[in-house]
Amino acid sequence: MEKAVRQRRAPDQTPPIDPVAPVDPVAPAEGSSTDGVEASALPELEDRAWLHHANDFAHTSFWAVARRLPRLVREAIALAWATSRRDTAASIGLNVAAGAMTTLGLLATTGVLRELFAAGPTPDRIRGALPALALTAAAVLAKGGLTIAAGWAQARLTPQINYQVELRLFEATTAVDLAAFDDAGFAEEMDRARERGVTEAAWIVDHTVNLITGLVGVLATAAAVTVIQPLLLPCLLLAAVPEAATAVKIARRQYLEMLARINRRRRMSMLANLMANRHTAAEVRAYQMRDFLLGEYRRMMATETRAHLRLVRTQTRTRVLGTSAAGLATFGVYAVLAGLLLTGMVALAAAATALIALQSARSNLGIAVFATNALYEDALYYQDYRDFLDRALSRIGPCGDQPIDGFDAIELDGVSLCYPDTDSPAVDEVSLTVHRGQVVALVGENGSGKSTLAKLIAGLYRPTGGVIRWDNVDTAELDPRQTGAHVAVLTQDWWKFPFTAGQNIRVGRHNRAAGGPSVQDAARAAAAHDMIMDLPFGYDTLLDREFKDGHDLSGGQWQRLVAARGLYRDAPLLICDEPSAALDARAEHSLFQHLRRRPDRAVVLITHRLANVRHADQIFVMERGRLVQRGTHDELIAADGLYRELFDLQASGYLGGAAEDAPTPR
Ligand SMILES: Nc1ncnc2c1ncn2[C@@H]1O[C@H](COP(=O)(O)OP(=O)(O)OP(=O)(O)O)[C@@H](O)[C@H]1O
Repeated sequence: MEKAVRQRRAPDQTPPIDPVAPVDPVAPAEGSSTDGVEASALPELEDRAWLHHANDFAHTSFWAVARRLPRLVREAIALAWATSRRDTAASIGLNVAAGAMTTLGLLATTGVLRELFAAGPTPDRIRGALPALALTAAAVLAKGGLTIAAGWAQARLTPQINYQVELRLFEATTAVDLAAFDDAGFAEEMDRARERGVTEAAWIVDHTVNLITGLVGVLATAAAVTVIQPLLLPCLLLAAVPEAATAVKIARRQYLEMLARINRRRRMSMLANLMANRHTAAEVRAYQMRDFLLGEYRRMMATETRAHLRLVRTQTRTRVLGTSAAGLATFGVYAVLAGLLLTGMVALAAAATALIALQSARSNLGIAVFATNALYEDALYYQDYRDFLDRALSRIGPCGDQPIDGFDAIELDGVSLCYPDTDSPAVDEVSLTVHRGQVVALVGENGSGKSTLAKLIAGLYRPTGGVIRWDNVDTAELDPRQTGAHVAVLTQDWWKFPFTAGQNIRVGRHNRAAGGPSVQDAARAAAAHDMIMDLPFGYDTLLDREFKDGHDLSGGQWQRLVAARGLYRDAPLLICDEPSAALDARAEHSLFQHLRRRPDRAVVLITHRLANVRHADQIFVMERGRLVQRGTHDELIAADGLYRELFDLQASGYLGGAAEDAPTPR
């Protein structure tokens, strides 16, 4: 037999490796000026609305940032303190102690130099310097140990903060009302909080500790210099200014460049995802999108590379200028020092120590400046995270606490639901009652409001108008966790949970202590058992191809599993929204055998296959959000309305030759 798939490809069939004309990354983009390359070459990337605070930061001066430092530092320390008092105290305390060692080391160094520069025979001078030398060595050793310990405490803080902050985020996202996810503003804030807010929380603490470390270093050096000769202090600061200014400039430009690149990077990662993704691979091939995607990617890459090269150029220029200015400043300090030495105002040993202090002050000031810059930016994004938590709290509706143990009737009284940012209600003043022991069906054309109504009955949405009562009690007064425990929902838009087949069913009621059907029984009822047993590891097969030994199912097989999950939940109210859309005739038949009337359960069924609702106790017909008909199948057929029209239309498909006679849908 010919194995077409396994056949080696003939050389002339090999697709060209490089079908897209290469783009020279250094040449300016077509129709672009050097400064506005991105905007004109890639106009789709012009919308930067989502950058939010990045723009704030870009337009705030360094001094304005510095003025806000105390508040930022307070917030960061409060966050770290709430996460781990011990590690926070250690990070800050040990850094301060290390700073004290810097002062001690510098003072001891002066002692060493003073002895070495004194008059007398060399062996005597060395002997005289030994105690100060020992002290210097001890200070250096202690400083090294303290810095390592502080770094260790700081490194311990990061994962703990990440853990706390992420946990709080997901506690919030899983607690908010479902309706919050329909609000575009909420979804956008959630993305922002997830994307940057969470990671910035750890950075804000890290940068605060760095800032403190840098400032302590500067202060420690300044203290030592003041003790040696107060006149040297202004020289020290003056010499450090050009380097600090260069650091600010470079950091700021780097940030602005990052800002301009962010949309490109997102776009590139989106394209990369399309080109290297199992889920898109088939469509990319079917539509022969390879050349198009590679072309887009190259276009983006060329702009990206050009921008990067431009940044490297300007940064190098700034560095050259900064280094020259720093060199001049250092020369100035040397000149001042020479003057002080000549006039006898500073001893040679003190002058030599001042030079060492200069190096230390420079690097510490650099650390502090960089941390200040970064801290302000972190704080803006961290604020997003905090705002999101506040907003999430406001999206948890008031909950009743009245206990409930099941129901006999669920009554909807003039219930409406308007989705956010929509003009007309998806469900409009619907009144109906679902009795335990009954099977009721919701039918109607696409978009008529059936799924929305089902979600209202399930308690997933709160009505924006009207009341839902369980045995005459307003559900707003009931404990939602208790009502929720009585409901099972087979949604239309189920998700492929990346768990094993068994877990996929068991999550239907993961905390079940006893009672209810077993996982296998539920799977059998949904015609899923045999299919699961055929999987490589049966119920233990991981249903996610992204992992080793992971497996995937067909659409219909997934739907059987989803049905098994709903049946495993074994709730007194079972809501099935198109439970058999992807099922074959046998599986559908098997499932509907198990959705039949049971005295201890109410079933709400949504389906477009009207043959499946013939035996329902009540059928509710929806049109544009309103309930337009109700009754049994026979009553509705006799009534000659929308139901009859839809039913006849569908039935005509099964009756050969009758199709032409069928009524046209309204
Ligand atoms: N999350 C949402 N946000 C905004 N509008 C929505 C949302 N979900 C549904 N809608 C709108 O509400 C109306 C009713 O949708 P619903 O899903 O309830 O209809 P349906 O009768 O179940 O349709 P179908 O038969 O296609 O499943 C539609 O106009 C739809 O566009």
